[in-house]
This record gives sequence, structure tokens and C-alpha cells, in this order.
Amino acid sequence: MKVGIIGATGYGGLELIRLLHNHPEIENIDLFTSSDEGNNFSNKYTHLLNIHDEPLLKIEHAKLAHYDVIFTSTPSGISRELLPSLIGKGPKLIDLSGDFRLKDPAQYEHWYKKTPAPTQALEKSVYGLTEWNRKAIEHATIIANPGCYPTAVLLSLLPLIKENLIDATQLIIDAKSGISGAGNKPTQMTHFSETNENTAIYKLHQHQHIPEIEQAIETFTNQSTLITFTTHLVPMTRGILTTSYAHVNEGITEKHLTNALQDTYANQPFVRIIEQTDKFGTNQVYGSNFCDIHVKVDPRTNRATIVSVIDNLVKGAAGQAIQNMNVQCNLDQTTGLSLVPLFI
Ligand SMILES: NC(=O)C1=CN([C@@H]2O[C@H](COP(=O)(O)OP(=O)(O)OC[C@H]3O[C@@H](n4cnc5c(N)ncnc54)[C@H](OP(=O)(O)O)[C@@H]3O)[C@@H](O)[C@H]2O)C=CC1
Ligand SMILES: CC(=O)N[C@@H](CCC(=O)OP(=O)(O)O)C(=O)O
Repeated sequence: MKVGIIGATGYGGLELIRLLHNHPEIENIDLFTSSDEGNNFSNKYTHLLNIHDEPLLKIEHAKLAHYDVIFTSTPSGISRELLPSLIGKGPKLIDLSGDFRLKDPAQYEHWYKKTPAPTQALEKSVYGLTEWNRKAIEHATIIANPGCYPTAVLLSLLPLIKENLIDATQLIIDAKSGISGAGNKPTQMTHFSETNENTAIYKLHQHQHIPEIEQAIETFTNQSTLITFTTHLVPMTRGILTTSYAHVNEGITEKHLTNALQDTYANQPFVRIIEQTDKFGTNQVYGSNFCDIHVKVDPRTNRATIVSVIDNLVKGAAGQAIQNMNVQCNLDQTTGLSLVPLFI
């Protein structure tokens, strides 16, 4: 297959390149840039010397239709202009940004503070939470790859909400991310001297993943809810850990919760339910496409604490995007993604 990556020079793009170079069905990878045309990629990123030495290409719309798959790994507001005219023209389109995730354009405008994608394109886009939307993904021409935080949150909560095991009306979700989640463009927030030895809360009550999580809960469980979702930046490069707190419904025990998670993901190779553990952290999934989940009920409060970890650049971005490509292209979903975590 021939793939094109727009936004290849960014962190999500780099991870797509790393994983696609190990994918047995990929014959050709072309990299597109809006700012560095003609530069040899391995001049810019030495770790890819003798692996990807080809020059970066200018984004020319007419040429994009010739690819089997186009990935857009660009800041929000770019793919909504680039992709709509390519829908149904040949390539399978997989967007890693937030442009096609929210079905209601007014919600996008409110949370992203940008002009939304055309309504017709939003109607065609399929939310790419692979484990929950496989049938639709198989036939999709455009996929909205989920946000990194929503991936970790939804995989851990959806089975429990769907089975009515927890009270979905009072969800409190605390999330922590490594700094690569903010992309490769340095800002005051990501400056080394302000992130090192520091843990900070950010986008309080304003995070763009709040409506995405609420929308997916409604879509996949038929329950509408308003969540409390709080994000933190922690001094590490990769990884997301989410901790959710929920009241357990009458008569429900920890075993019911664990069983629901195990049953839901019994045939899903990338979701692991960790039953007994004293130690649960982001390094157990580092560099891999796994999402690990652990749940424990506090009998004093009758509240469940549900924890999940992913690598934001793999299951939270490029890995899940390739998992979706595999499903769209009728390949085994694990093709090219059997990655052992880099624990230490
Ligand atoms: N980082 C993460 O963990 C995750 C990121 N995402 C989302 O994925 C997308 C990419 O994220 P990430 O890789 O971190 O971001 P980066 O900022 O690292 O990279 C984005 C890339 O987009 C390209 N770009 C910028 N402006 C334009 C433009 N006008 N037209 C075309 N390309 C442009 C740039 O490359 P060039 O200048 O060469 O064109 C840049 O390298 C974002 O929407 C992000 O929110 C989703 C999940 C996780
Ligand atoms: C650490 C950090 O800054 N993370 C980013 C995640 C970016 C992302 O995935 O956002 P969209 O895909 O919705 O654009 C954030 O919290 O905004």
C-alpha cells in the first residue's frame, strides 16, 4: 500500500513513520510538509538516516488522491480544509486531529474556538475508537482518530457504563499526560525549566476532550452525562494515566466491574485488564499500542477507582490510527503493531 503523511515532521507524524516502516503491507511512505519542502527527512531527523532519506514533499491537493491511505497529523483547523474534497475520491483518510470528531459543529466552534468542518464531511466521519466502532470503521472513508485522553478514559469507562455498573451521572476523571502530548512546537507551558520538577493543572473546565468523551459515552452507551475532567502536565515525555472515580450501583461488587472489563475485551489484543497489582504506571505500555486498565472498589465509600494507561503517541495517536487502517483495509488489526513495551 502507498501512504502519505501530512504533518510528518510533528510528533504524531514521526510515530506514524516509525510504525509504518515496520508494517509488512506498506510499500511506500511519502511525507508532506507545509514549511520544509525539499529537505531530506533524515537531515532533519537523524534517527531516520538510511531508513527514510527522501525529501519532504509540498502538499499538492491533486496528488493526494493517488494514495491508498492519507494520514493527517496536523494541528486542529488544517484537515477540515484539506480532506473534505478527498472523501470518496480513492484514499482512505485518517485524521489524528480533533477536526472530525465532534458531530455538532457548534460544539467544535465552542471548544476549539475555530471554524468547524463542513457538515457533510462531519456526517461521513467515523469515530475511530477501534474496539468500540469496528463495524463502522470497516466501511469508513474518513476516520476521526480519537484524542489521546479520550482513548484512555473511554476504553476504561464504557464497559462499566454500558452494563449500568457505575453511576455515570457523577463521573470525576483526573488525567495526567507527558509533554509530547502538546506536540513539537515549544511553548511557555512546555518549556523545560517550567515542566521539569513541576506538575501543573491546565485548561481547567475548558479542555476540548470534554465534549468528545461525553459524545462517545452517549453514542456507545445511550447515556447522556456531563463529566468533570481535569488534565495535568507531568514531567515525562510520553504516557497518559487517567484515574476516574464513580459510585458503584446497588449490589455491584469489584468482581462485577472486573468481569465486565474482561468480557468486553476478551478478544481485543490491545486492551489488558490488570486484576491484581500494587504498581500500575505508564512505563508498562511505553512505546506500545496497549491500553492497560485496573479497577478497585473502596468498600468504605462504595466508590470505584478506575485507572488506565496508554502511550499517548501510540494507542493515543499513531498506533490507533494504524489499527484503524488495518481494520479499514481488511487486515488483522494487529498488523505492524505487535510492539513489546519499552519498560525501562
Ligand atoms: N501529540 C500527541 O500525543 C497527540 C496529538 N494528537 C493530535 O494530532 C495532531 C498532531 O499532533 P502532534 O504531532 O503532536 O503536533 P505537532 O505540533 O508535533 O506537529 C504538527 C505538524 O503539523 C504540520 N503543520 C503545521 N501547520 C500546518 C499547515 N498549515 N498545513 C499542513 N501541515 C501543518 C507541521 O509540519 P510542517 O511544518 O512540516 O508542515 C507540524 O510538524 C494534533 O491535532 C494533535 O492535537 C492526537 C493525539 C495525541
Ligand atoms: C499535554 C497536552 O497538551 N496535550 C494536549 C492533547 C492534544 C490533543 O490530543 O488534542 P486534539 O487531538 O483534540 O487536538 C492537550 O491537552 O490539548
